[in-house]
Amino acid sequence: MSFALALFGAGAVEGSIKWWSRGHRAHHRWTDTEKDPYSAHRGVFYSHLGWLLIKRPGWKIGHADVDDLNKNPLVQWQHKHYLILVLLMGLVFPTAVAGLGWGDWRGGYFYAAILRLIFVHHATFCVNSIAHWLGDGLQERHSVLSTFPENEIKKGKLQMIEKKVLEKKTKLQWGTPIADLPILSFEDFQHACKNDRKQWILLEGVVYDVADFMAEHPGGEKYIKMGVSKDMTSAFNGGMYDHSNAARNLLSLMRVAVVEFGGEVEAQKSRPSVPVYGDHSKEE
Ligand code: HEM
Repeated sequence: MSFALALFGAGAVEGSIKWWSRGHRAHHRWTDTEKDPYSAHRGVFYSHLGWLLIKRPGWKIGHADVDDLNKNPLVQWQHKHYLILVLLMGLVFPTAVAGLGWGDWRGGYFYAAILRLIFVHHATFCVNSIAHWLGDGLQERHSVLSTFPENEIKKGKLQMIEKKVLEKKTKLQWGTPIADLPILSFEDFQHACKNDRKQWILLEGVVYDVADFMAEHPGGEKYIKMGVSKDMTSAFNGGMYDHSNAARNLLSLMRVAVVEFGGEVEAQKSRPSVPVYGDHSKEE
């Protein structure tokens, strides 16, 4: 009897302080700071469900706004005197209830303080584990309340992955974006190669400077050399050799310009006066 009483008394006092501040925190944040129609219901629902089951709104993963806690005098007082409160409420108070109440100091200390602490902490961690384990299944059943958070949780996770990918992407070189390249006519391109000794190749409407790459070309230097000043689109895409994605990635670092009307043939087609190689339509 003495054990049960002490257990209940000490547990209730300690627990209610924590519960009040956590419940208040969850309720306050969900109703006041989230501007959506379900917030009031969810706020009450979750504040009652408690901090142990749901730590924070699903769509705010990674962000904990503790402004309200910083302004709450009771929470601040608790925070400031945390250690002494833990010792007082966790050990001294339960021991004193049993000791002063019916002279059972040892019983109070071992059962109401130590054993209770072990039990409460194990139960708390166990609830956390069970909540995580059951979380998904339970959510499916709470259709209105959980469909939205479930979707938002997935979005949040995806955004975290996106963020990491983006971080990695920015550390790599991707070459000048095509939209930022200067536009040349096909004649400008050829002129630059013949008169300015540029070692440029035209592929799919984009001009690539292959000067530094020639010697490293896995297919041999001579193939690239013979492509200078020419539109090598079909050779690159299977006419001579069907290049891999890796080859295309290499290309992006060599971009220097784009050619008006796309490529050699298209450029000539756009000006009918220039004969198009292989166009026999006027021969009949
Ligand atoms: C700047 C443009 C080019 C780049 C960046 C490039 C890059 C590469 C790369 C990385 C390979 C290794 C295989 C692969 O990853 O696909 C390769 C192979 C090859 N390339 Fe190119 N290439 C270019 C232009 C050309 C052109 C214009 C020709 C032909 C005229 C050509 C002919 C070949 C051939 C025949 C191979 C096969 C080599 C072998 O497996 O023995 N390449 N190229």
